[in-house]
Amino acid sequence: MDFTLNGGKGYSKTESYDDEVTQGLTDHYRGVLELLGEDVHREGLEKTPLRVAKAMQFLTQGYHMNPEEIIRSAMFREDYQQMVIVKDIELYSMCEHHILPFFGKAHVAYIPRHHITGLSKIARVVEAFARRLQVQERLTTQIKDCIQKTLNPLGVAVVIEAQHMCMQMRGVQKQHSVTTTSDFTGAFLKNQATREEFFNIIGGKLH
Ligand SMILES: Nc1nc2c(ncn2[C@@H]2O[C@H](COP(=O)(O)OP(=O)(O)OP(=O)(O)O)[C@@H](O)[C@H]2O)c(=O)[nH]1
Ligand SMILES: [Zn+2]
Repeated sequence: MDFTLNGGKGYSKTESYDDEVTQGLTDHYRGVLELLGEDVHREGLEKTPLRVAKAMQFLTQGYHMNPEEIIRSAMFREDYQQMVIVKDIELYSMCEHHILPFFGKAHVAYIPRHHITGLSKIARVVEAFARRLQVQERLTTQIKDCIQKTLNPLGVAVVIEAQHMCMQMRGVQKQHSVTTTSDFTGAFLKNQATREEFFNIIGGKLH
C-alpha cells in the first residue's frame, strides 16, 4: 500500500494514492457514470473513474494531515507581541452537503504570546482543514481553534470569504453570492480596536 499524501510531516509533499481506496473509488465512480446513463467504455470516459478516484483523494487529503503537528513543526520563541496577519490565503474546499466545491480566501491573524510559527504553516493549516468535506463555519472555527491551542497566542482571528458552487451552479443559483464567516479569540474578541485593526488590514467592510 502506497499512501504518502500525508507525507511524514503532517502534510503532503508528494502525490500518491492508497491502492485499495483508489480501486474502490474507481469501481464506485464507474457505477455512478453508468447510473447517469453514460457509456463507460467510450474513449473519453474510460479512465475517468480512476481520475475521479485520485481527484477525490487529493481533494480530501486533509483527513490525513495533522494541523497541530504542522504548527508545532515550526514554532519559535519570540517576544514580538503585535498582530501577525496572513491574508488572501486561497482555499478550495468541498461542501459536505453536495460534495461540490466552495472556494475563496482566508485571512488569519494572531497576536503572539512568546511563540510565533512559520508563516507558511498558517496557510498549511488552512489547507489541512479545507481539504476535507466541510461547512464554511466549521472550517473557520477549526483553523482558529488549532492556532489558539498550539501557539497559545493573545488572540486569533479568522475570516473566510467563499463562493459555494452548490448555490451557484444548482439549487438557488445565485452566481454572485459570497459567504463571509469569522471567528475570534482573546484580544480580537475583547477589544474592538484590535478587531478593527485586523479588518482594516484585510480590507474588509465587516466592522
Ligand atoms: N451553513 C452552511 N450551509 C451550507 C454550506 N455549504 C452548503 N450549505 C447549505 O446546505 C444546505 C442544505 O440544505 P438542504 O435543504 O438539505 O439541501 P438542498 O435541498 O440541496 O437545498 P438547496 O441548496 O436550497 O437546493 C443548503 O442551504 C446549502 O446552501 C456551508 O458551508 N455552510
Ligand atoms: Zn452544498
